[in-house]
Amino acid sequence: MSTDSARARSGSTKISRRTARHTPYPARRRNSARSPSSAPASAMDTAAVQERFARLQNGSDVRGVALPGIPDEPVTLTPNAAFCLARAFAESVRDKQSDKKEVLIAVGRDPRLSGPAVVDAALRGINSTAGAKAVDAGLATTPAMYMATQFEDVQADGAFMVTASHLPWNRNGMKFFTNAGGASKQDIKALVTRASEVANEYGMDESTCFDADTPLPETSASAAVDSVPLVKEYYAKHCQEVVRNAAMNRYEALTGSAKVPAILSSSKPLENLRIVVDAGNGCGGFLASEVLAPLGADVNGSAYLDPDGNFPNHIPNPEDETAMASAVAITKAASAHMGICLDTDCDRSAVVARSGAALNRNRLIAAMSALVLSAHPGTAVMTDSVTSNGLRDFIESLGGRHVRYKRGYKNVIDKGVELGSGACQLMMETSGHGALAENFYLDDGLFMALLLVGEVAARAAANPDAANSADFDPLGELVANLREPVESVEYRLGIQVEPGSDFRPVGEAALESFKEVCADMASSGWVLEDENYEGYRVRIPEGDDGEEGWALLRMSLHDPLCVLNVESDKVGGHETTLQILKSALLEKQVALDLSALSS
Ligand SMILES: O=P(O)(O)OC[C@H]1O[C@H](O)[C@H](O)[C@@H](O)[C@@H]1O
Repeated sequence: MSTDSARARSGSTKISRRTARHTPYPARRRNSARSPSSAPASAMDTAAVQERFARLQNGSDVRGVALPGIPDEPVTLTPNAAFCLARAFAESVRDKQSDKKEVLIAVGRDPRLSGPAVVDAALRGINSTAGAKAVDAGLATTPAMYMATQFEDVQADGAFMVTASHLPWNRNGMKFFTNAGGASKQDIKALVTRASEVANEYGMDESTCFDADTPLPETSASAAVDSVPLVKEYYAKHCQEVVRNAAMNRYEALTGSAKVPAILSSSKPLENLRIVVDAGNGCGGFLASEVLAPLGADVNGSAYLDPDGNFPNHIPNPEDETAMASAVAITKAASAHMGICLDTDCDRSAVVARSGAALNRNRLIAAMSALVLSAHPGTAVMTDSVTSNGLRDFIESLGGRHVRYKRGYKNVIDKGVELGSGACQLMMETSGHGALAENFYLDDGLFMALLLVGEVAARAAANPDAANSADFDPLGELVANLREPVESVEYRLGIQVEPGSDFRPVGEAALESFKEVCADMASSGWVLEDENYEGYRVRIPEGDDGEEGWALLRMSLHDPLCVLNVESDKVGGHETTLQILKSALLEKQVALDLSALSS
């Protein structure tokens, strides 16, 4: 399961130069009136521009509306804003690499319709930066953009992916990387602040910078843009290598034999396996055609492999029921050994077992825990806060330590890194985000899917006769001992505040009321968990045979609402919990919209 090959591969570079405009859209009129020497904007304008850039920050990345067309959703991520953000990023990379004459910044995108225009502006923003040069990676994936900083053939000093993940077609965003990893919240804060200064230096005010039709600044930078076939030439081969190594390592772990069968060391280690991919018309279609098929897998029956920014079939999102149902359906229809479901930019994934069981959420964490704990006995597994009790038991039964932290994939990864020197080898969210220490701690759902492909190949090689039978279900076997809740529900409850006022203190007060309700229920056996990193989680006894449910109330990371998760070991158990919570919270007059909790 090594990724050293990524660093080791070298040779003649495949970066090629083109001078055509990046975007097939009509040529944009240049604004020759503006340049960095234009008169700076007034203090009021500066503050307004600063505020608009600050609003583009979404935790550790940038997100906004990039296309008009949805009522009340004006464009906020304009080409000029993208120009300023890209330039700010290029400057920050350059300033950290003062020994270099020129830093290289790679830019990739997902297929959404605004992508070409945002990328065009971003490439120009980079090329307008003294000491920085842009390279266009075209359609890519988020993990591949990080790998652009690792591949010797590319050697990007920084990279970003223009994507809004699973969000609707009118949104777009940017996820930033250096070879040290993904940007942090603090990095993005500094970036949006610097972008507003760039706008000021170019004499842009709010009405020009955030107007989608205002032309980009005229710069002295050359319009020529280099391009690199990042995914096709480098990343796909890297992914093949990951599968190959995973299959060999797992074969050794499963059989105790270092002598791997010929098929695993051949050029087609996936020969005889049927593996289908549902890419939802996002960026992940290459996995079927450029990774799995060349390794010998039969990928017939895969669906929605062609990138299409209208996402005409379903949202590419393993958390979405329709997307998951689609992946299950194609897996069953093809009678495939496994199915893979990817989000738009491939940093989240889920898989489907041979039986048609969806391995997402807790099941995906369990499957990955089984692999990682086999290679790293005793390691900690860091997860978000909404994991099931059964998952903790599963991880502990394999000798691991489960740390239930909080939502937000970056929070989960950073906490795992914080445990220090490899103490935590796996960091995963139930959303399908996940990082492994061995993969640069990179948030990389596709990497997890590749390891699971390796698992299927290893088990098939270990038992070739069984592999032909319909009962051969290697991924199902991995999670066979996971105890699942009988019921699992999530409610998103709006925080009731006057428009424009701060919802946070009101949300915090609701959490405290929830804590009180749980304490009041102590006589019925409710026990608040000792460690709560966000909100409060309570254990709820449900029967004489040790059945136990739980409830968690926490604030949403992004929205003005509180999220209530309830799981139960009994049919109807969640309904009982909900009714107790609803009447107690109403009595305490919490400012939450509880109407969704009605039975
Ligand atoms: O707090 P919520 O509203 O449920 O959102 C939480 C989610 O927000 C984003 O989508 C992040 O990418 C996820 O990592 C996180 O889990």
